[in-house]
Amino acid sequence: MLSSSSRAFISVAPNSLSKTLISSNFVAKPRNLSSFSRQFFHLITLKCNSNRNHNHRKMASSVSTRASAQQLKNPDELIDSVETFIFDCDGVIWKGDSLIDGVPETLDMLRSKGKRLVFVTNNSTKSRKQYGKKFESLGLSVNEEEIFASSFAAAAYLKSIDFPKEKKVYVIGEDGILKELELAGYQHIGGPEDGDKKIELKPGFLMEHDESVGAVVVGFDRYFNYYKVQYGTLCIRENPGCLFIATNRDAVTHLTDAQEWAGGGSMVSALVGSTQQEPLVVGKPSTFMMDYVAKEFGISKSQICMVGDRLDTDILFGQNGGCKTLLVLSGVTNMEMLQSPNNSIQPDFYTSKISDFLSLKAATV
Ligand SMILES: O=C(O)COP(=O)(O)O
Repeated sequence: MLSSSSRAFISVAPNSLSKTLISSNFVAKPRNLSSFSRQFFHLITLKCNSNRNHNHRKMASSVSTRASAQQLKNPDELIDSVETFIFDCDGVIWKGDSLIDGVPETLDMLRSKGKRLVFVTNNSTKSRKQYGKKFESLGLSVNEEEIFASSFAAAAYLKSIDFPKEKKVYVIGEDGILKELELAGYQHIGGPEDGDKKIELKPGFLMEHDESVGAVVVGFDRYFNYYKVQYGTLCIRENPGCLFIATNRDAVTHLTDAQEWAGGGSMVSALVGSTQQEPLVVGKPSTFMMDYVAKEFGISKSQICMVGDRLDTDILFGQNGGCKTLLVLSGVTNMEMLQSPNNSIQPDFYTSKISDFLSLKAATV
């Protein structure tokens, strides 16, 4: 049985293609597709990934098919078994604007062993360039090309489906998304400047919206308001074929290291509520960024270890990509959550923080 949102996507697809894709369970990528069909294939694949995540969460109380995570005891064995480490940022490298202990030395050690390091974040408030500056301000030397943020993923996704340049993107989110859309050559409206807008209601008032908006991108937004919800809702519901793209659905984020703050998932859920549609998620755990990284650097996914602090984004992202996975307890997940009978997402290994790579090494010498 298809969800109402799946039906909404299928209604924009050519009938024969939709039947093929649905009956083949979306496993194989059809060849020789027209640009429109390719776009639909991408939609349905990402949709499928985001549904899988949703189902995964729903099934979290059912029997786990994976062995329980093992505590990391011999980091060298893990380090030697892969050529690339993908690090999540918030909760692994930093918390808010505070660097987590031992990170610079750990990254230096991995680089000295010839490991490729890639940094992936679901936080869309900054562009790759802006994240480059954040790494620098924390004393970490990381190239822009090694950083993959969900703001970049939103623009890269639109490029991958040949999203028409004459269409506009309505943004509910911050500067990072706007910057990445500009770099990709897309016109955008909305963003922080709609943060001050209020709706003056009077009888018969009808809010106008731009009919050339072909995609609504929703990410973490500290300037979120009712105007934006209504504007995005009108575009998705009334502009034929308008895409609903979420950079991420994280429940919480670290605006500061002192507490957990409502994350990008809260803004996305407002639009899910009003449109009754599920978004295409381009951030973790969707495989879009993983596929992009693997292709960009020509890496085999079995040669990657994904390191993250969140089970339903980072660890699932690694597992969806067929990578090794390491959970660190320096962010939003604690031992109780990992071992809870309600959690079915088990990484290969867990440890308290990434600098355990150094201290455990010292202990085993
Ligand atoms: O801040 C967020 O929402 C998530 O950020 P992360 O992917 O770097 O953990």
